[in-house]
Amino acid sequence: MTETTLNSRTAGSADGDVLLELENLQKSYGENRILAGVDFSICRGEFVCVVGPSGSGKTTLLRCMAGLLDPSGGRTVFEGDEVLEPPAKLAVVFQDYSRSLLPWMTVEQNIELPMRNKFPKTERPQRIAQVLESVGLAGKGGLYPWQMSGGMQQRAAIARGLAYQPDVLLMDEPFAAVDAQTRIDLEDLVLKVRRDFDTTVVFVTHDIDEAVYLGDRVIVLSGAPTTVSENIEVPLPHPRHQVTTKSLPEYAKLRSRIFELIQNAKSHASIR
Ligand SMILES: Nc1ncnc2c1ncn2[C@@H]1O[C@H](COP(=O)(O)OP(=O)(O)OP(=O)(O)O)[C@@H](O)[C@H]1O
Repeated sequence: MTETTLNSRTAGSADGDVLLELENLQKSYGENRILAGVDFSICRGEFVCVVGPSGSGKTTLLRCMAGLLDPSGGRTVFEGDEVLEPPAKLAVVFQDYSRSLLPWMTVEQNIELPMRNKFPKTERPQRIAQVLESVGLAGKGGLYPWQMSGGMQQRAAIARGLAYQPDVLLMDEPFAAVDAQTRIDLEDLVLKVRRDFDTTVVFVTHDIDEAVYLGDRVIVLSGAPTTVSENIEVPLPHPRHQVTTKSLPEYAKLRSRIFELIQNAKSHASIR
């Protein structure tokens, strides 16, 4: 274990309030065993990135955590309760923004939809304006999704996730479908939003740079059948900056370590 790593069972639980805990989480599709027993915990306020080789089951893991998919074994515990269906205080932002917003509703209406059961009608406009402002879409709430760029639609999807004040935001490769410049803007946006709303974030990505830049911690998955390969603390200072943070020697060290782990996982997967 290097100085930047912690045991996967204890990282995130040493000095904080555990919000989400995966206990020996397993998932198979028929005979195809994808998750072979994944264990980790996430503390309130943390920003945790999950990386792993393609096909290691990152999306599967996130869907099990969100209660959108039943695990084959083990469990996820969220705020003390086993996740058996999508919890009300958990929001998910998916990669495919074009399908996550309802095209016949304006951005404001899309954002209001999940708020209906939680906030009285009179409180909603102020809250919607606040989240739109935070994601850089102030004044754009009257637009329909199809009138906006991909980056704007993903901002709207993030705003919708935030609007009903979830305790945790799960994001599944949310920037994979946007161009490189928009992706950089959205990475900084998500760090800002996390500061503005003090939200716990679990962020799945295949991009090592993105994981190190965003995360307080990076969980590296092995290849399928998947377990946690390493749980790596990211002690880089905040606020992060696309140029200065990425120029730090510690950034390069973390990046190389994760790259090496993923290469190892890929080579083991290919000879299995
Ligand atoms: N509904 C399903 N039915 C059967 N197999 C599935 C299903 N969903 C995913 N799989 C398989 O499970 C494995 C893991 O898929 P998953 O999408 O979770 O991995 P991933 O790490 O997110 O992949 P990528 O990085 O390529 O997006 C893949 O081999 C995939 O084909």
